[in-house]
Amino acid sequence: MKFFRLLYREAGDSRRTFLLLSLVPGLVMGLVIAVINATTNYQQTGGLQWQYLGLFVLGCTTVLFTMNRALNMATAIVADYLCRLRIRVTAQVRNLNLASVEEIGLNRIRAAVGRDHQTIEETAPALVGLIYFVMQLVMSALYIFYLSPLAFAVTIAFLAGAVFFYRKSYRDAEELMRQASLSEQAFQNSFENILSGFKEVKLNAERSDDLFHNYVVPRSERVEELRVESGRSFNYGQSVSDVFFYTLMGTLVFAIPFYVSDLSIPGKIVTVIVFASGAITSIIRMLPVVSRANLAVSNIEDLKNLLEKYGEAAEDRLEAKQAKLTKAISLKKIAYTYHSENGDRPFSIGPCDLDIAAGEMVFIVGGNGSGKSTLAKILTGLYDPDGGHLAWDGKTVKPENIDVYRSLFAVIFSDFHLFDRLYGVDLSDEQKLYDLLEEMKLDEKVHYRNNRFSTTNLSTGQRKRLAMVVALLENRDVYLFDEWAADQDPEYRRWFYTEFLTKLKRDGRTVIAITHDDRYFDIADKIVWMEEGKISKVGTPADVDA
Ligand SMILES: Nc1ncnc2c1ncn2[C@@H]1O[C@H](COP(=O)(O)OP(=O)(O)OP(=O)(O)O)[C@@H](O)[C@H]1O
Repeated sequence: MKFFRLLYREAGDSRRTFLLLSLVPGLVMGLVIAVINATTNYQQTGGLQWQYLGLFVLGCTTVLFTMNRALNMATAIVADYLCRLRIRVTAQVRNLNLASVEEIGLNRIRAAVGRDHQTIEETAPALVGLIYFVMQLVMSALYIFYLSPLAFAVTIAFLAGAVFFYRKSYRDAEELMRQASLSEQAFQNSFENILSGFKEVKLNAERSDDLFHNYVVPRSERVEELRVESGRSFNYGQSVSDVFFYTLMGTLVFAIPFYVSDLSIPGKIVTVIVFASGAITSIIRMLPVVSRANLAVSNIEDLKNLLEKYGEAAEDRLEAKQAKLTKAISLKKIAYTYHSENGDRPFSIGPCDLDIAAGEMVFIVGGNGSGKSTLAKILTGLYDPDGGHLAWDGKTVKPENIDVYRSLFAVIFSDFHLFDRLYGVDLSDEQKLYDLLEEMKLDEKVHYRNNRFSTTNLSTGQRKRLAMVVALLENRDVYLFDEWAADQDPEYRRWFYTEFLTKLKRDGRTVIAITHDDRYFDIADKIVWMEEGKISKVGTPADVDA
């Protein structure tokens, strides 16, 4: 029903036309059967009746035409809904805070936009078919009523019994399908480990066996088990409905003739019942498909509600602007705590106080897990601090100006994403791109053709250099690098610290580098030491080991 409600809602102004077009084919087909029944009864009609032929042709043409229109409409409505859904989800995700995206989980978002999206797309024609067959059934019942109210009462009683039993198994089957969908997610996670960790899995037979035998296989088997159970439940419902149906047919053929005066009636009823049996079988086959679509709609609705809930904390996007840093960025008593799902004590940052002057070169140093990258995410406006005060040039960072604040930064995180195109970069001076590619020694490896990089299949160090090209083209006031040099060869590493960063500073940029390279600490103006989420010391290179 969820799927039907969705289609009806999304049809908007054309919902009446859609409903009419969906109902008409089944209704008319019922009439066509009545015409066939009347025509084949030559004893009463005394031969071929041309008006019946006319009605038959008219009826079939109407069915074909309206069915085709209804199918096209359903496809268009669903395609339009899915297109809007993708755009809306992407727009909502785009406006979320980084912390919200991390809490919701990328897999959940991907599933709604991928798997559930596809299920809904594929089910649109099935739903029109379902309406068609249900209407055929309704018309068959009415025709039986016309032929014999008693036969109609018997038919309704049997159908009610069949629906009662089918509904129970259908509910059980739907619940099992829902559980299968959850288990499928667990299987996908294990499968993703095999794909994403292919190298590590390939190199370690024990890991490969453990992952495969203890996770992939049992999880896949669990999905299979639940799907089979769900299928069995559907099939049980179908078998019970069939028993009702065959008993109904038997009753109509063998018992009803004793209660009707016109002996042509049982034959007519059987024709209708045989016709209706096709509709019943089709309905029963389609229900699991519609059920899967219902589940997909639920998943999407749940995600929509979640995105809306998190969206309350999201900022309205402002016009993209490029901010300037003329004085300083200042953090006062900044604090942040990660959300914990499993009840473990989450990592916390702060309270932290720090001033970064415009044009300063600041190194953030400290042990693994001390909170350097987390601080960088707060500093760049990606994480909204739970407490404290963040400002630039005396202006407090608030939801209204957070986009402007973020535009101060060009950042290369240690887990950066390399885009295949220069999205949002003004390339009026294309030569600058070629010069930078040359400077990063990538000019023979990467080209920019048809508005995209010829390749991003590069070594880790080369990928970082290409990310640097993009960051420089962004032309921001503050550059933040999270362990950029970690994957560079000694030559590039030396060049990065002694030439590149100092040149950036000379150009008036503020440079913030998260680094473990203590042999280059002396080029920094300020060093910020972090320990267990706190700034333990702020000093100069002279304070190293002091
Ligand atoms: N998305 C997250 N959700 C929950 N906890 C997180 C998340 N990201 C990081 N943490 C936790 O925050 C702590 C600090 O991580 P962070 O990446 O800031 O450290 P770091 O100093 O940059 O470490 P490294 O030098 O190893 O890169 C870690 O204990 C980590 O488990």
